Amino acid sequence: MNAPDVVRSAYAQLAVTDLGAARWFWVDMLGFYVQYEDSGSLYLRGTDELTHHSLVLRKGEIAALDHIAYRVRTPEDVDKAEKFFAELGRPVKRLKKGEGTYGIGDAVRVVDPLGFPVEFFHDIDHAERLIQRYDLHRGAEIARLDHFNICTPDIPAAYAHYKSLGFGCSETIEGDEHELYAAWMYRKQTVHDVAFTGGSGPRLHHLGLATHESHQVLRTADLFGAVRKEHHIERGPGRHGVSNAFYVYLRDPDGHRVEIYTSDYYTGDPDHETYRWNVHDDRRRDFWGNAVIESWYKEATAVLDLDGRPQPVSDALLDEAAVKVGADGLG
Ligand SMILES: O=C1C=CC(S(=O)(=O)O)=CC1(O)O
Ligand SMILES: [Ca+2]
Ligand SMILES: [Fe+2]
Repeated sequence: MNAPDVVRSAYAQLAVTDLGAARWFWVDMLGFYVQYEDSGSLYLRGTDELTHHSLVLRKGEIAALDHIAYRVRTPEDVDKAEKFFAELGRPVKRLKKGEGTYGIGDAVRVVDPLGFPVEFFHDIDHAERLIQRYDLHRGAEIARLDHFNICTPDIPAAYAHYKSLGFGCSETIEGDEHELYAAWMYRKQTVHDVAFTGGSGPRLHHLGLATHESHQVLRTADLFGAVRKEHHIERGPGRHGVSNAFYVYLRDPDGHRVEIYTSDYYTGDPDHETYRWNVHDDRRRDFWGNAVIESWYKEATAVLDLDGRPQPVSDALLDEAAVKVGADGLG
């Protein structure tokens, strides 16, 4: 089938139960720039982002993922996306400018074969350049949205779906018989736009936000410690095996997980080869062999359908946490 030409992971829309608390976390602490706000929503972007937003926080009854969104190369690719998912028999909803998310033009929203609410758009309002407005760089100095990480019970099915959308695969975690535990897949020329964590799903595992340097990852942890909010730090700082990125994971007031992530690598050559980790290699998730805290494997955010109802989840086919690896048995 004729897949749309996806350029990159572009924005996520999260439902938060307390917009003021979310503003403290995502704006005051992480340093996102408020491009636009109304009584029920915040439209945020990082310092390097030249388009309207990469994160929308809207007031909601429950903490959930409203949708993730990929930018496509041309307006015609929005039509292609609609056709691609309609031919798969998936729910699709076309949204003209003004009918969907503020700042976004013509778009199509679908529930993909993995059960995730996904938008494909081309037109988005441009925004003034902040790259060298150092006077506005604050907190963790978030540069841009880098990736989505999604929980799904069938990693091979997730891999096949994103392969059919033209995504490359930079790295995997595999068992001794090459059973697939996790995969990192890309359209932009870095390690990933989307990654799959085995577990019940569809659920959102985390949003990955890029900073320019590792000192901003360390500063993020210091900022939360400084104001006695260290309980928001879930995992790290540390160095990943997969992606080689330096990282820290946080949970926002609603439990939405976010990763501050820097220094992965280029994947843009046409013959770029997948790097395969064995699930028994305890450097795979933390290169220094530090254990992965159980909540990181087990907890994730509910996702909504196109009518805003929480999607039912199904259980993992493969449970990496059950594989006895690393000092604490969790890898
Ligand atoms: O972005 C990522 C890169 C690497 C890892 S892992 O913990 O090294 O598997 C997790 C992650 O998907 O969040
Ligand atoms: Ca902690
Ligand atoms: Fe990540």
